[in-house]
Formats: sequence, C-alpha cells, structure tokens
Amino acid sequence: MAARREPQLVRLQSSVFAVPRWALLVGLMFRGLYRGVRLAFRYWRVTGPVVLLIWLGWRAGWQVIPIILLLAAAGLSGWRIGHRDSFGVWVKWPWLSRWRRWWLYRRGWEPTMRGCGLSTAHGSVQYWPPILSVKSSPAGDVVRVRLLRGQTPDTWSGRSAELAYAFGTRLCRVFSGRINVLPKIRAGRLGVLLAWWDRRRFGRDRPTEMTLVFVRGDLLAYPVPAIGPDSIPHTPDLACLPVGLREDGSWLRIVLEQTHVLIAGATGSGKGSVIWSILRALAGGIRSGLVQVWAIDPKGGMELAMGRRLFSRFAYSSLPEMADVLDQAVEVMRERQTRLAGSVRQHVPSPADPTIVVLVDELAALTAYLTDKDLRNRIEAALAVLLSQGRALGVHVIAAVQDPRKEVVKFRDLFPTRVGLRMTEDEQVDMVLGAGARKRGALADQIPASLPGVGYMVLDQRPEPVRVRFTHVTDEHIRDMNARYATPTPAPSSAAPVPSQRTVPASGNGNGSGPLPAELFNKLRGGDR
Ligand SMILES: Nc1ncnc2c1ncn2[C@@H]1O[C@H](COP(=O)(O)OP(=O)(O)OP(=O)(O)O)[C@@H](O)[C@H]1O
Repeated sequence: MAARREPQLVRLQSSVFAVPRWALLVGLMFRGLYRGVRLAFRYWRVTGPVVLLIWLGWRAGWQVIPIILLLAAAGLSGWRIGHRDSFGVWVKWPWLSRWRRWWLYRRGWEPTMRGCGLSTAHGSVQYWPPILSVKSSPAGDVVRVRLLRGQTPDTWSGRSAELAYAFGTRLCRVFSGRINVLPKIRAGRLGVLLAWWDRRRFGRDRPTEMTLVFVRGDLLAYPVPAIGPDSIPHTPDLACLPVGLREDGSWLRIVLEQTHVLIAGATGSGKGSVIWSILRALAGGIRSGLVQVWAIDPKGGMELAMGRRLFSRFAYSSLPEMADVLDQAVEVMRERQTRLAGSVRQHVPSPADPTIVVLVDELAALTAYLTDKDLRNRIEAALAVLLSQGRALGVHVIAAVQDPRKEVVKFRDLFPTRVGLRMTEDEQVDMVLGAGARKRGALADQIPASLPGVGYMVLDQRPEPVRVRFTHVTDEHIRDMNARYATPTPAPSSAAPVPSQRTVPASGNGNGSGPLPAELFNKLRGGDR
C-alpha cells in the first residue's frame, strides 16, 4: 500500500509475443488460483471454518451444515447474553476491527490520502502512508499509521476534520506514537519471557508511527457516576486519584502529588464536578487525617458549604478571612521547609503532618476582581509562594476559574496540571492548556453546554490533550460524604451558620472586610452574562 505506479505515466517498450489462446487461459487460471490461495491463507479465520464445514458436510452428509450453523449461532448468542464483556473482547471487537480495516479503511484510504493532501508523489510514483493496524472498541477505531518522510503528527493534526468526515465520523483525534500501550509488571513463570517481549514492544521509541482515533460511540456523552463508597480508598494514592473517564473508556486518574491543579471553564461547564470528584477520591484520607482540605469559597459558600465537615479550614464569608487561610498555608509550608530541609526531598503525609489541599472555588475573586489593592497584593503574594514552593512540601492548590486570561489568572503557568472544560472562546484553550493545544485537538470551545464535566487535559507527558469527563458527584453524594468522611480536625468556624446553598449573601461595602459585595457575587454566579 505504500507506493503505487501510475502506468500511463511510465513508458515501457515491451516485446510482443504471439501466445496461443489455450496458453493464455492456462496462465490466467494459474494466476487466479495463486491469488485465491494467497487470500485463503491471509483470511484463514474466515476460510478455515468454511473449509471445515464443507469437509464435515462431505463426510457426514450436507444436512449437518445447517445444524452446525444453528448450534454455533445459539452458542454465540448464549455467550453474548451470558457474558457480554468476554464476548466483546474475543469475538465482537476483533471481528469488527478486521471488517472495518478491510471494508472502511483499506478501500477508502487512497482517495482520502489524496483528498487530504497526505500522499506525496515522486516523479510518476505516488506514495501514501501505510495502515499498520486497526483496532475497534466501543469508543471508536484506533488506526496506527506509518508516517511518510517529511510528515510529522502535526501535519496530520491539521487534517483531522477532513479525515473524520472522510471516514464517517465527526471527530478524529491525532496522537503521535502509540496510545494506551503501557508495559505491565510481569511476574510468575513466564515473567522473564514476557518482560523481554515487553521490552521489544515498548522499549523502543518509534517516531515513525502515529495513531488516529476515529471517535464513533462517544463514551463521554453520558454522565460518569461518582465512584461508589466501596471504591473510595481508606488511604488515597495521591499519585493516582480516580476522578473520571478518558475518551477511550479508561479511568482518568489525577496525580495530585507534586502538582497544583487549575480548572478553567465557562459558567455551568462543571468546574464543581472536578472539585468534588477530587474530594471524593480523597475522602478516605480526609477522614483518617492524612489529608486536610482548606477550602475558600468566594461565592459565599454556594459551592462548597454542603461538604463543610470535610474541611479543616473553611472561608466563605469575608475576603480577609480567605487571605488568612492562604497565609496560614504559607506558614505551614515555611515551617515544613525549615524542618525537612536536608532530610527529605518530598514531604510524606501522616496524620500529624498531613497533605494540605488549598481549594479555591473562584480564583479571580481573590485576584483580578478584588478592588482592595492591599488585600489583593497580600493574597497574590501568598498564592505565588504556595504555587512556586508548596508542591514538594505537601501543600497543593486546586483552583477553579471562569476566565483564564493572564490579567485574571496571573499565575496560571505555575499550575502544572490544568483542566480545560467548556470555554467561550477558542483563544482560551491555548491559554489554559498551553500553546498549540487547540491545534492538537483540544476543541474545548466546541464542547456543547449539554456535556458538563467534559474537558481536555494534557496527560502522561504526551503533547496531545486527552478528552475526559469527570464523575458526576450529586448533592446526595456530597451530603453522604459530609456525614461519613468528616475530618478529625474540623474548621474552627464550623459552629457558625453557613448560608443556605441558594442564598445570595447580603451586600457588603466592597472594601473586603464584610461579606462579598452582591455585584461580585452575581459576577461569579454568571449573573451578569
Ligand atoms: N460531570 C458531570 N456530569 C454530569 N452533569 C454535571 C457534571 N458536572 C456538572 N454537572 C451538572 O452541570 C451543572 C453545572 O455544574 P457546575 O455547577 O459544577 O458548573 P460550574 O462550572 O461550577 O458552574 P459555575 O461556574 O456557575 O459555578 C449542574 O447542574 C451539574 O449537576
């Protein structure tokens, strides 16, 4: 498939022989036979059972063929009904992969490559990139392709829309190299052999290959249920918190260790679900005291108050109170710095010295929207220190923001992990996920409003952003967490009444000392949009 000659452009002087008609027929017959045998061997999974069936019919009588076919159909149906997952793994998806490779991709490949400008011509020879494999799954078709010389995955990213429509989908994601092929830890008798095989398969960097994912059934079109109480670990693994699904159906796990998380998205995009998904995954550690959450909710407690018993600090009513929480986090960080310097490089959490997660529901309220200059400077100074030095000392910041512009979020580059939910403008995508992210497929501005919690993230050190959906943690889940996973170190102000979830706080004087000004409150709720 890699190259084809265009015969009309090649001038060949061939000798002319007079061939008798019978010799021509015999020659054609042998050629047909050779091609038939080659095809039969190539597609042995189809020809094998057919040959076996014919042989059985010939030996035992032709009436056995319908009986065998009926039995096979009944067996397959029983398998599908009884154990759908294994039927999918062993029968449905392998067959569908082969079918689609042959029927859809091989047949349409050449015209598509020409149409998308992904084939090249050298003289009279036309080259197009060969398909290496096709693997279908409920999420779509994963097509591995070998790049032509002079092409990079970016060449293909620019053609992703054309590729998608050419093969009958709306979305084609382009990834450099292979995806989802991580070596397993091998043990047991065959461990050495399998490890050797893995080294051969995964050990080599193959910049000559790339992967196209034609998204067919969108697994992220349905809300992802919150993890069940049984799946909430007693001791959360901060390197691997399950918070949602990736587009290929695998779990999305966030590495909170050594990072800060910025969540950006328009109003109603599901920033709350990212926050609550992370809190749910941390809940076991909150209850045991290994993790303390210091929550700041400038929306007057609208977002976070329902889970207040999870928080060891909770500031929701006045901006100075919120600045105090940040200053206290800096103090803890400084104390750890003095104590741990020279003995460890990474803080190890314990109930006496827990991981601290500083949670800010709307960062802009503490920075850009804040009119009190002194207070703003104080808050910005504390945030800058936490974001630049807190990671190794077990102090992590998780912040949500609606508007990711630099004037609003000065520190966005200090957040190593960023989540881009639905956005209102295409330029915002690169602001959040890094330059070129939109070109590489992060179409966050095209996420429909009907898909809250869907977004893009840059994961696994790959340049291409991954489409994800966070779990849907409902109010019932939050109430349940509030009751069952309360922290042993509750917030000092927990005796004070928290405004009900839908109450607009009384308007303040705007100097940052009273409750939030109603104007700012409405802005954060999206009321002025
Ligand atoms: N992952 C999710 N799956 C399904 N529905 C979700 C998900 N996340 C949020 N929703 C729903 O979307 C709506 C808006 O969600 P949410 O309040 O979290 O958005 P937000 O970005 O925090 O909005 P705002 O900025 O206005 O606070 C809610 O009705 C919520 O139930």
